[in-house]
Amino acid sequence: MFLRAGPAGLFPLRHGLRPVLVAAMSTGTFIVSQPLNYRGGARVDPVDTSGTEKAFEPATGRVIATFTCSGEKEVNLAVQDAKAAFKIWSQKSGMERCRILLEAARIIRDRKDEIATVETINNGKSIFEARWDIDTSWQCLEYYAGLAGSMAGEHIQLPGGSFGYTRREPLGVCVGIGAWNYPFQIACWKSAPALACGNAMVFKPSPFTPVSTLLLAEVYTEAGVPPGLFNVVQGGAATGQFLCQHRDVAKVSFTGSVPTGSKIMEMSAKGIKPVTLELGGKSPLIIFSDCDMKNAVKGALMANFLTQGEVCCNGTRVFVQKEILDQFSEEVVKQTQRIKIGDPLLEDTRMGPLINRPHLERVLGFVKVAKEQGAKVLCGGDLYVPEDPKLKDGYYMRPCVLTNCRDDMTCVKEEIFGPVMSILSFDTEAEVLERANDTTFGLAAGVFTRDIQRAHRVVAELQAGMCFINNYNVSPVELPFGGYKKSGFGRENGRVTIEYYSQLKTVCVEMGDVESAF
Ligand SMILES: NC(=O)c1ccc[n+]([C@@H]2O[C@H](COP(=O)([O-])OP(=O)(O)OC[C@H]3O[C@@H](n4cnc5c(N)ncnc54)[C@H](O)[C@@H]3O)[C@@H](O)[C@H]2O)c1
Ligand SMILES: C[N+](C)(C)CCCC=O
Repeated sequence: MFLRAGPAGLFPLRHGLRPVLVAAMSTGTFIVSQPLNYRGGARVDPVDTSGTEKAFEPATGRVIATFTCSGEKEVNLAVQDAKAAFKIWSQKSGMERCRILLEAARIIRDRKDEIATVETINNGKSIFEARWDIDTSWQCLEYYAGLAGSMAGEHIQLPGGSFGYTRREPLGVCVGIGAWNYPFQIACWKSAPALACGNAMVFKPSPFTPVSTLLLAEVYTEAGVPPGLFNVVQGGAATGQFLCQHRDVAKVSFTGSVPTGSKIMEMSAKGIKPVTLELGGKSPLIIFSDCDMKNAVKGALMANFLTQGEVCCNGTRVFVQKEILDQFSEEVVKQTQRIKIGDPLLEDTRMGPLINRPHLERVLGFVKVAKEQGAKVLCGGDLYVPEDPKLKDGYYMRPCVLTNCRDDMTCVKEEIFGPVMSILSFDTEAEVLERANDTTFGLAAGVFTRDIQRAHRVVAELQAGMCFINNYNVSPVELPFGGYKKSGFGRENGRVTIEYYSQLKTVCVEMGDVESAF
């Protein structure tokens, strides 16, 4: 990748220069001029096109890359290369794969600041948060490296000395399609278990955030994977469709919205391909009156304002027990107003710009409708223009807390995917459970209470794949993550994900004579 840092010219990104470059990467200076596709172990320009796209720096509204979306021929080449690499990679022992993935994890850890900086520039999230994302990324590679070495089948005894055994085998070429809110992390959460199981992967990032996945591709190459094992094709829906419909693709793992997830499932159904769908949410966060108030307030902010609220599992329906409604709301507003908004590369910024102008307007539109439907804005919900002139065309808004909300309001029913928290009050446990589950989504849920029996009783009833007790939006790689209902199926992270990237072969061995019916 080449970076242009102001008048200083072009800086090639090489190992020895990295510290200088990280320092040089300030908001308003980054330009990508190298190809954004990756195939056969190198960056390449696609051989054909299904259009062009521009990627932006949300902090300033500048274009940082103009790139070609891959057409069918390029997708074919990427899958073909992945197929060739699969032949080599799938023959390696689990321990060999483990060593290479551990090396990749080490490189990411060493390059954490550089990768986080690129993520911040292209996504808009604060550098403080982007570093967390990169930590959860290398930890994911490390975790699946460990599992690669211990993957095994079963030995089953049968009568007369006969026996059976199972082999856990890879699927082949897997496709990963990502959303724009956690670009690098999503690519790691998909590729690490896929590669650990012996698969190859062709990954398509969101056209809004094409840049950081290339760094992952380079890391894998540097760590020693065969060329072609992890390829990147850029593009939007058309490119995604070529991938999903490709006859040599064995599996699709998708992160994105429910409507696109439904299309992916339809295409995969035609080819009888397994899919993992990580989709949207409108998750409940339940605050009981016996909670630790300080932690509950911190939890509510974690549940709503990470990555400018553009988080699938956010607990945006905050149900607060009546007795503490006023105290909780007051404290949440106080803390929300303290969130420092601005240049996401500054160390003390905690909220950067939203992903793009149309999305910002869409989120502000939700606030407008909420007010029209009777919600009261306790704070924020309006445009924010930072003082720094270079940020004047960025996509900033003030984080919003709404109260007086009802279950039938648009802001309570629909995924906003922005920094908008809706506070609802409740009386009893039974009532709040019914209301919390009254949604077609089921990605996450949270409960704050000091009553440990109630906490477990409540989470047992919540219809959500990821439940938090007395915390929210933490993501240890050891824990499986994924949805119920329209939030999708399949899991990422945790041991169980091995099952979504491998298949079981059963071998039945006869030690005696054939007992024939004929
Ligand atoms: N559950 C999770 O883990 C998770 C994580 C992040 C985001 N999300 C969800 O993602 C959504 C926001 O992301 P988004 O706006 O990028 O979603 P999106 O569905 O618009 O796009 C996601 C990806 O799908 C691609 N795509 C679009 N149409 C396609 C098609 N017809 N065939 C194949 N690929 C296609 C896009 O180019 C992009 O790469 C939100 O709903 C959010 O909740 C879920
Ligand atoms: C890391 N988080 C905060 C759990 C987000 C996971 C991905 C959802 O958008």
